[in-house]
Amino acid sequence: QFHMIKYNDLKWDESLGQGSFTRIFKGYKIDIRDGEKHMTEVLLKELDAVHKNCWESLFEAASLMSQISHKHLLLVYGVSVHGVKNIMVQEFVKHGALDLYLKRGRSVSVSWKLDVAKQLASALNFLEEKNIVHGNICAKNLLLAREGDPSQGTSPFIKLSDPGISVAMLVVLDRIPWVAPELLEAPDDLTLECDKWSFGATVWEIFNNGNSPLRGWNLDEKRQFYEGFQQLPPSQWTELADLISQCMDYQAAVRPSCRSIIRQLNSLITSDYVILHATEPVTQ
Ligand SMILES: N#Cc1ccc(Nc2nc(N)cc(-n3ccc(CO)n3)n2)cc1
Repeated sequence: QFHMIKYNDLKWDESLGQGSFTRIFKGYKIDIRDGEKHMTEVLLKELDAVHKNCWESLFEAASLMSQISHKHLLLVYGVSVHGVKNIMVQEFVKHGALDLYLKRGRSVSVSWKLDVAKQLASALNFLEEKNIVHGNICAKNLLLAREGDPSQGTSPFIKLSDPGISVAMLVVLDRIPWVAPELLEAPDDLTLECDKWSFGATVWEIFNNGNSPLRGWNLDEKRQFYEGFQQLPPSQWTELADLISQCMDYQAAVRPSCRSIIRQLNSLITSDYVILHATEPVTQ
């Protein structure tokens, strides 16, 4: 269910760093359309051969997402295999991962952040309607296609990236607090509710300038965070803190539906807090 792309139709450009198990490059794919040669900007995600066994889960996760299309879901053009190298060919998203963008100290407004949160909620709502679990919602997997410019009145535009290696493959403890607590005992019981928990942690990241929650905590302290039913430090904006803690409820069944999340985000967007804090970012 993936389009196979010939290795010789791909051109590598600069390296853009590496994720876990993968190296990413800017690149181009060559298409011949009505007799003309077209070069499309792409993101080449190489899976290093040593993690060959992860390829299936990476492949499976991405192919799941490539079967559906939505404006806030990353487009995957296909895959290319060359010897031991497996390459996923994705649409190139102009500004890259949101966590790095926010960490670079771009001061963005409260309404910019709410807009991004709402786009993520609508992508999750779409997946929920298709009963598809993403499994790895976090700011690193949100890609910024358009920065948005308040002075021009244009808003940001994000794309949700593929889940990457399935939760089961990753060290689950490492992904505290994004991974839902119920997955610690049963990493395979990935449900739609798990994405709600991760949504809460991701909104927390967005309102904390891309800083990772529990940054610097070791695996044992992270485990205790769940064992003690702890919550992330609440925002001073109580309604935002409420939404985050509803999503990060230790009881999966009581986490809000996507529709409720979107409704609550809409009321946050129209609240006077946004106007009062139009420029300065929300501090925790
Ligand atoms: N400087 C810079 C810069 C870096 C990347 C992009 N673009 C892009 N497009 C994608 N489709 C995916 C990604 N990713 C980035 C991290 C991951 C983790 O997997 N993906 N980045 C644009 C600018």
